[in-house]
Amino acid sequence: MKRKPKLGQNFLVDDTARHAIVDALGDLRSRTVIEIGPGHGSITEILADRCHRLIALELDSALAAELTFRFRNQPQVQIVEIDVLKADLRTLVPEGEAVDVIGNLPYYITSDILLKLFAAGSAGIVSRAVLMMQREVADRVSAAPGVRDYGLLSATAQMNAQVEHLFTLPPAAFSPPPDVYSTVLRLHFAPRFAELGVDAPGFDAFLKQIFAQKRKTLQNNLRAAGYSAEQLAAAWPDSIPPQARAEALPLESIAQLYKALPEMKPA
Ligand SMILES: C[S@@+](CC[C@H](N)C(=O)[O-])C[C@H]1O[C@@H](n2cnc3c(N)ncnc32)[C@H](O)[C@@H]1O
Repeated sequence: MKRKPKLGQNFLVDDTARHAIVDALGDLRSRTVIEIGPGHGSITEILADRCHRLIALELDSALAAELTFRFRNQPQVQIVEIDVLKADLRTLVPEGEAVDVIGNLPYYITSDILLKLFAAGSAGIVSRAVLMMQREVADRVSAAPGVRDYGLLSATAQMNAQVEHLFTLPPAAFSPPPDVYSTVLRLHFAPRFAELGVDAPGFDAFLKQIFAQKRKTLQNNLRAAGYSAEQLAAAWPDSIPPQARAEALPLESIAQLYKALPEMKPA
């Protein structure tokens, strides 16, 4: 049986791909970039020569030590041994700057990393990200309403960022090869909460309620969340079919329903 590498360590060995990932951030001469999981530095070494400042966050202490030594004469490169999920991006990011993020992510924590970046995007400390993740996850992040992959992750991502699908790589692009294909996405963080007239914490919670069970209709998920049939009937917008599933609705319609319901939220 194939052993799973620890900490999602599938290192990128495709030279064209590692350049394409960095190219996707464009001109970096005046930019600060945070790299998540630099590993042995295949992306890091290209970035180091191109960006104004690079902060690379690596959990594995042996890899962090290897990179600290390798980049010891490049003061623009800072290697931080840390769990990205525990890192306080606000203290790492220079005051008043919105940085770019790059990473061939450790796939076992992709969703948690995305949620962290959405929060950082809302806080104005991250402006763009180019991220490699498992293809199935990337398909969910970028799916449009009405297609099979659309769900909570898609809606959450698209409330927080414009998502572009860049390219997909086969397992052979990595060493050791993972069991899955990998896709690179580019995200421009541009939260839509104000534009749609909703508050972020309340709307995030609402999305969790309406996507709770994929097979259920929107109304049934809301009933399960505690709304009464009368409350739903009174608030239901004409534009949403009564039997609609959340997966079929654009964010604008979901926001319209949310705004019709607030006074009726269950305790
Ligand atoms: C898929 S590898 C990518 C390595 C390298 N960037 C490349 O493309 O070859 C993921 C990297 O993330 C690191 N990593 C795993 N969990 C992490 C965490 N919680 N915080 C920071 N780095 C982590 C792993 O040690 C590994 O170096």
